[in-house]
Amino acid sequence: MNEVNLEKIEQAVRLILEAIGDDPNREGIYETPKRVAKMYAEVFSGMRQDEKAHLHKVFGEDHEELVLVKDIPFHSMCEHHLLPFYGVAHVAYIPRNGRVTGLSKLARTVETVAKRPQLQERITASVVDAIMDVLQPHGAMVVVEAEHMCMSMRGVRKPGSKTVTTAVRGSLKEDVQGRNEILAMIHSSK
Ligand SMILES: Nc1nc2c(ncn2[C@@H]2O[C@H](COP(=O)(O)OP(=O)(O)OP(=O)(O)O)[C@@H](O)[C@H]2O)c(=O)[nH]1
Ligand SMILES: [Zn+2]
Repeated sequence: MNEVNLEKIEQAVRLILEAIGDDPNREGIYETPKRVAKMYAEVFSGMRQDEKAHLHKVFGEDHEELVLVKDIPFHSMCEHHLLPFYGVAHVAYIPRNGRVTGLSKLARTVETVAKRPQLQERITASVVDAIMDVLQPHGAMVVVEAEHMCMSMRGVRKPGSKTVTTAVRGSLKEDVQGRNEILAMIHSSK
């Protein structure tokens, strides 16, 4: 996968600063293009990672019941406006054949997918599909709740509005009760 081109980002940011009528050589913002390039390399680091790679670490644990890691905080960048959206992801799966992964690996999968120009729907689907692909569980469900800065600070200006997306695969698709249990656990305060 390609390395991020810091120099190109710096040139682009200098052009943006000029275009909005600021002076890129002014003392306060002289180093801003460099800072933004470094920041983009960090917030888009998922471009150079494979989300599935985290999940290959499995333990031969005979647990064919629900595993839920909830309230995983994440930040991402909306691909339409390059503004942040952020919130929490909840990741649930029902392991099969001893394919139980490390809990942190579920959070790492969210992290990798979020650190790309994104849509909330695509984050949700990519995480659940990575789990289905690598762990081959009975079923999996991902719920993402986020606030989009492009809806808060500009445009429609609705700060505080939350978008909730879900993606369900495998046995949970037909299992309404199972899905409701997961949702109840996600939203319980304990
Ligand atoms: N489905 C989806 N839409 C998103 C996401 N992030 C931002 N958007 C939306 O992308 C849309 C882009 O709409 P456009 O009409 O092309 O752009 P715009 O003129 O800037 O739209 P406004 O935000 O309505 O001002 C907006 O409705 C945003 O709310 C996301 O994660 N998922
Ligand atoms: Zn947006």
